[in-house]
Amino acid sequence: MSVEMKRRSAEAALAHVEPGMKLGLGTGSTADEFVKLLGARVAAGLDVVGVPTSERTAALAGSLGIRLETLDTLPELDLTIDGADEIGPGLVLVKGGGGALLREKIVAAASARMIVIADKSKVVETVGAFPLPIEVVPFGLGSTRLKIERIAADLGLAGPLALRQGRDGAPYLTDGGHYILDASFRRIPDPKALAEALATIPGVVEHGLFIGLATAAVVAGLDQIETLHP
Ligand SMILES: O=C(CO)[C@H](O)[C@H](O)COP(=O)(O)O
Repeated sequence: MSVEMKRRSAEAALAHVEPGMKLGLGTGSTADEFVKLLGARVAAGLDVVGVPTSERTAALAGSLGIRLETLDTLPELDLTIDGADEIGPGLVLVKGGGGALLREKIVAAASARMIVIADKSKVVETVGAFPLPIEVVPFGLGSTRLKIERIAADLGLAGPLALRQGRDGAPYLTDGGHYILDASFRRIPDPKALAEALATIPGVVEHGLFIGLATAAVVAGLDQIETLHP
């Protein structure tokens, strides 16, 4: 997606921000565009407070003068704006391409509303073409991976589970100090069943299926913006 399209969906989402709001700030290149636009509005006098979903977003938002808090001081938020890797029917999302899925899900769940910003290419009929990020505890990786393969097989899903690598070739570490397995299932016809099954595996911290969290998606096409609802 071009930066221009990212900016246009971010701009449309900015229209939902009101003075005094407590905002969840997403992670990724599209969320960055939103944070930059928000920073400009804050510099012009808008009074909002943000809870970032990653160290990366905290650094960007902080550098732009956006007042930041945590969910400890602000346990309930008005609105979260975040990107997505896939947007499926009912606004079921796949997230975590940027590795921030755990904090993103915690922040989205603490928010009264979540607006997804994306370009049209992220909208899919069936999620799963984008490898599903599954955040796991490093301890017991082999055992956790086997359990994921088995519950997936029970649901008719198969595909490689790739341990995400960092730039240095070592396993990628999330902000929480966990690993990510990227599961290439290609098609996930029943995301709810997979989400429920993954939640039963002790070594799985979270997964990138966001179900029932997004309240709207602002999707930028080449020359128009569309708002989708669950
Ligand atoms: O889930 C995410 C980060 O964990 C991002 O929202 C997702 O990867 C989309 O990123 P981008 O806007 O760069 O395409």
